[in-house]
Amino acid sequence: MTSLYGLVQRLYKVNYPPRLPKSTEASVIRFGILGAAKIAPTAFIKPALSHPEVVVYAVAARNLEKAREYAKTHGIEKVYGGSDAYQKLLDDPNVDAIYNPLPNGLHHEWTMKALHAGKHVLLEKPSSDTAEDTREMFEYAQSKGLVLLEAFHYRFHPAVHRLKAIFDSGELGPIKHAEAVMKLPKGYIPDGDIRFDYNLGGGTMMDMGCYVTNLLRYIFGTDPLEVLSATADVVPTASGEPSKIDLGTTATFAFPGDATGTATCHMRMPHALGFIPRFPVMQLTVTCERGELSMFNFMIPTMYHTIQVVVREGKGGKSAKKRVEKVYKPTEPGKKGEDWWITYRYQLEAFVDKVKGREPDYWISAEDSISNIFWVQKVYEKTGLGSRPKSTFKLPVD
Ligand SMILES: NC(=O)C1=CN([C@@H]2O[C@H](COP(=O)(O)OP(=O)(O)OC[C@H]3O[C@@H](n4cnc5c(N)ncnc54)[C@H](OP(=O)(O)O)[C@@H]3O)[C@@H](O)[C@H]2O)C=CC1
Ligand SMILES: O=C1OC[C@@H](O)[C@H](O)[C@H]1O
Repeated sequence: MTSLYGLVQRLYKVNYPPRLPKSTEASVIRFGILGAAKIAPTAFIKPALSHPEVVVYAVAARNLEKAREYAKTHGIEKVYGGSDAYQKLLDDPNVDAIYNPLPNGLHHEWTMKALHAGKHVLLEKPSSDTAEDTREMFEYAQSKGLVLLEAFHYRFHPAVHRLKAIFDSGELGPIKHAEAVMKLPKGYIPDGDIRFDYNLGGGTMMDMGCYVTNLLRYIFGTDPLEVLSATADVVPTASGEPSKIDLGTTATFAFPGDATGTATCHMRMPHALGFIPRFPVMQLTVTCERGELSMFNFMIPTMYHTIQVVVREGKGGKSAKKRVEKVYKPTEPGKKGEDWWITYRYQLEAFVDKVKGREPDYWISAEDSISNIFWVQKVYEKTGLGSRPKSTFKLPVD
């Protein structure tokens, strides 16, 4: 549904999803959330309302009062608070799976602990600070027969699958250059946010940069060959010490076939003319041998998006056929989804299918997650800011 009415009803249902009756006690998956995170209501708690097999059962926060308040607001039954709250949640036998939205630098430690406790893990992006840590988590999950998924939610939406299918169909010919941009205007991310803390895996390349790197790797269908250039706009420090936190980064990768891809991210775009606030930018622009494609809003396509395709034909590609596509529901028979399903809802559907031993409509492999953080690290090396610190956590020997 592409009308204004469609837009309004999608926005309404994203915010007030139907609360579907839950399946039997025995068949629901009980989730626990590590940390009373800001992102969890949007990315997990609301999408769970319309999933009959998901119960958001418990939350743990370092401060008991905060945990209680959060649980009350979101209708969560079980609360853990205090310095050992996360571990207590993992030790709860009623918890089957964990949603881990902790700061990036804690992803490895708490995912390893959750897997150790026998829980499946839906893990926020980026998977960890280093490819080595990510590999360890996925190998451990596999050895325990548990599901682990890095929450690159946009990859589960049918509009993004259509985007990929257009490239794969060959109608535009090979990609010559792609630009993936994700930028937030200043005012969105406050001072003191986890994204400014190097030891917590901060930096914009870790945050929005991991998405645009992921998008380039996805549309090319392969990893880059190298980082050709990377520059960072760093956070000024009061002490004058060199900062390791990038406010924004632009990196150009070489891809096979003499192609290039540029990833740009920024967490504090300055106002236009110094005073006019800007809108967030989530844009993909691609030049191919026989045409161009641009996608507006690859990140939250449920709200609204466009995929504009220009196919060049004739001598010298002079005649151009232009079309705009919008895809709010899966078009392939048998694939699950509703036009109001936000990316996170599609992702949750797949996660639950995997836990239940059913074939999900779409999945992101361990190798994909490992490669993604590998290339984020490579960009940090190229900018001179260096990778975020490798986790020091080691599982106790059983
Ligand atoms: N998929 C998506 O669209 C999005 C994903 N994210 C990802 O989710 C994760 C969390 O982001 P966001 O919700 O913005 O983060 P928050 O600032 O809300 O932090 C998340 C939680 O981290 C916990 N925490 C544990 N240790 C620390 C510490 N030393 N300092 C600060 N917090 C700590 C806090 O838990 P407690 O409550 O116990 O104090 C807090 O609730 C990140 O990995 C981010 O990349 C973020 C936004 C969007
Ligand atoms: O989707 C997102 O948008 C804003 C970012 O800061 C966040 O971490 C990211 O996941």
